[in-house]
Amino acid sequence: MASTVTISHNFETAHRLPHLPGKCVSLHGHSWWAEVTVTALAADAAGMVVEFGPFKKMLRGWIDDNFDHGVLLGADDPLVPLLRGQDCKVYELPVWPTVENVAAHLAEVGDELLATVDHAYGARVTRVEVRETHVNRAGWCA
Ligand SMILES: Nc1nc2c(c(=O)[nH]1)N=C([C@H](O)[C@H](O)COP(=O)(O)OP(=O)(O)OP(=O)(O)O)CN2
Repeated sequence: MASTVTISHNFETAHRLPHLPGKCVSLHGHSWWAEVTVTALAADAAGMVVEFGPFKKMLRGWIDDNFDHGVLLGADDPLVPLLRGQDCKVYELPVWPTVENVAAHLAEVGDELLATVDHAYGARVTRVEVRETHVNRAGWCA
């Protein structure tokens, strides 16, 4: 038995997959949607896996600061320095920014944020689902 809490957020972000021959080589934008699930073996004495408000504020803040209205690129992408030179907001992933890799990255970020929140003792991110369109979604699970 375990208890879960799920927080959702949207972000408007461009990306490209230069390693994938075809249309995804072009820089293109999506209206992304992320759902992050946190699990604990049991709710704490306050009855919570993690308090919604503070965790939601942190997670949404991180997504807005790093992804929203920005460009998500792989670290080897030659567009990184070019776009930064044009004052574009660029977030560099160590891997190509597929939906799967964005989900896995948000799992790491979520765990780092959880470490700083009250009422999250023993809670971990166990599932992240990310949609780049209404019909394309990918997930990460522990
Ligand atoms: N497993 C994955 N496959 C693909 C990813 C991905 O992240 N993981 N990404 C892409 C492209 O980024 C592209 O944006 C989506 O491609 P696709 O669905 O083929 O294109 P459309 O959205 O135009 O498709 P519709 O026919 O309009 O639904 C490719 N594959």
